[in-house]
Amino acid sequence: MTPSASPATAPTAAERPAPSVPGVGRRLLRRPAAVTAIVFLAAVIAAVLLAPVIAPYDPLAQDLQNILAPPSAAHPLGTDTLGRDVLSRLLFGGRSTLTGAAEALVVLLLIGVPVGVSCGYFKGAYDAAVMRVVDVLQSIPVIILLLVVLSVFADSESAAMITLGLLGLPGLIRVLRGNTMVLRDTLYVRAARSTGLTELQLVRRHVLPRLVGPVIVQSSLFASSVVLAETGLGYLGFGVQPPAPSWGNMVGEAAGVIDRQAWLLVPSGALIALLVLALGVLGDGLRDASAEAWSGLPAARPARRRRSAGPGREKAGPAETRRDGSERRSGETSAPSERRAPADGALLSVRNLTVAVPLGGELTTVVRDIDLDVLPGQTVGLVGESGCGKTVTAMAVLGLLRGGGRITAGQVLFEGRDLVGLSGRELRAVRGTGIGLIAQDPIGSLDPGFTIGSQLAEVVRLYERCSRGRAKARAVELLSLVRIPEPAAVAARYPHQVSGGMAQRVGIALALAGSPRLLIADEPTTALDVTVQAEILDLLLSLRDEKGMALILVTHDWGVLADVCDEAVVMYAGEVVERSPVDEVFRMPVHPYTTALLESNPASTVRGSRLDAIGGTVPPPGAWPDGCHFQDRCGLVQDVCRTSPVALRPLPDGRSSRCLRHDDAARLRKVSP
Ligand SMILES: Nc1ncnc2c1ncn2[C@@H]1O[C@H](COP(=O)(O)OP(=O)(O)OP(=O)(O)O)[C@@H](O)[C@H]1O
Repeated sequence: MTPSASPATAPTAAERPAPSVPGVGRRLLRRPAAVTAIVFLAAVIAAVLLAPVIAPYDPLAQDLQNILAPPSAAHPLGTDTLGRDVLSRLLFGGRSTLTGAAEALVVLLLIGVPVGVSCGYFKGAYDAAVMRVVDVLQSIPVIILLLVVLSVFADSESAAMITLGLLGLPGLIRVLRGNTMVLRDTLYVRAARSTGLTELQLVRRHVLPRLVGPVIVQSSLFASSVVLAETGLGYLGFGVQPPAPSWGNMVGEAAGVIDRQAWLLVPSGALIALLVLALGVLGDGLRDASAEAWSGLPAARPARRRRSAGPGREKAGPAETRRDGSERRSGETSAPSERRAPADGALLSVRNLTVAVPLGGELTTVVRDIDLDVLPGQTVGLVGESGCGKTVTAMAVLGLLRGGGRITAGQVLFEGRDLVGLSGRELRAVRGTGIGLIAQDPIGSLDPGFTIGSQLAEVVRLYERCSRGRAKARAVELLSLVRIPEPAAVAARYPHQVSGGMAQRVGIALALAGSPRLLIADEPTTALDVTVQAEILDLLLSLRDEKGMALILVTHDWGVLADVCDEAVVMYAGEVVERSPVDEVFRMPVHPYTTALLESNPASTVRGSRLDAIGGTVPPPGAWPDGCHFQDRCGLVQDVCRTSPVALRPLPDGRSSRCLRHDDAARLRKVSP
């Protein structure tokens, strides 16, 4: 008699998503067992509701001349110990059982859904506190608590059912919490967050619909355990008291006369068994139908795995406050960087930006002392090997750091206003309209449960506060702006029904919906083939020119950088090591890392010759050496590079370098530019 359904049986939302995915209902109806269960449940509920109309007798009317009669034409299911019609008592008795199950379900869903979802979504101290309460709730013996409640509330069936609903909470909360944790980190939720949606809107629109499947499965399993619990209580003589009928007290009465009339146990016992079976079959069918519907769609892609920093991690120590109000960690070997004023007329000026993420329980610096400027209409490329901090830098600008990351020092000046320290509300007002984001994985960034048009219209309504009709029309306009043929037809499609290139155009349309002045594109073409890459870059450039936007492009690809960008910002192990106009970088790099990176560029290697890979690997955050981060892989290293941090210094020609021998860096080149 346990009211909680096991979490182990629940589907994971990221794997078996929502009934909003098209075809779940259709697929359910293709399963004969599920259809039989639905028909049976519907018939039982209808019969119980219509009991006053269809019951052949008054359920309390006695006929002492005709007790314990077997089935007959007058009494299709026989009579009981007082000659009452068993069929009529079953029909009326079902009312208390079904009402009880409904009461318990309402309590379960009203409390379980918001609590489970909020725990998984917001995590932290709130989640920890709730989970301790859930642990306590789960440890309470159900039957003992029920007996206490029934004795305190004078056999009140409702009190018992509310208690059952509360005791069922641990199962539902754990399932929804786990699923929500997975969903909140999916790429499409992160992408939607970058458009400026509030957390509540994100939950309502992108999380809750995908939890409908697990909630229905949990509810059906819970309902069957409540039916069993309710009848068990009736059997023990609690809850609805005779002469009023309930399925439980009918079973109890039949058990008392089993030696005289065994048949009496069959109608109530079989009905309860069939009801529980039908609820179980329906739950299984729903789970399988949604899993099958989902298997026809691309699965939600898990968040990109970050390289672990490994042992010997540099820990950021307690913070001390700098004179400018920013914090400095004692574990940081901070370079004595010169504080440069924002560039004249810059749209974005990032100054001395430092970001730390909690690793192994302590804040660890993952990028530091970042300086970059973006002028209106300019395209700046962030380039560097994997793990150098390009994405963290881009996300820090938007205030969208993951995994508890936070800005521990520096400024992000957008149109002269420092975004660091703004409230969530103020930042949301900047996202989408001031700064837009194009994510790396085009299909994964779109919610698979909604059509492309509805996702675009939602974002349009966020910015324009217009009618649904106007938002839909604007969504189609945006699709044609990004040169999608037949935009109205594409608006009606789901993300899995379009190609990667088309999905990326949709991603660009989403980013353009708020007409941002700055667009951040995090490796927007990595997932696409070469010809589509070229088309997308072309599109980005022409939109930049048409709209006068500035662009920050995160890329690994020197070819893309050369074709598209005005300025290159080269990053290595969490730091900017060179900032130069793109032509200058190719002509004469001013950091040995830039030189090494150019040498290892396949496009610049002579056909048939060996590709010059950079020896060694990028040191992970926490394992950065004292002094220059590039020292162990550098062909120009000297003793001083190993002992003192090197600052990013402006050079006379306006470029910047974090190398003491910047004049020699170009000499390391073997391949001519
Ligand atoms: N939330 C996080 N938790 C732990 N480490 C993180 C987190 N975010 C970033 N990092 C670490 O910070 C470093 C920089 O990561 P980032 O994603 O910015 O690199 P990247 O240059 O964009 O690499 P890629 O080109 O592979 O995306 C990496 O070592 C990464 O492991």
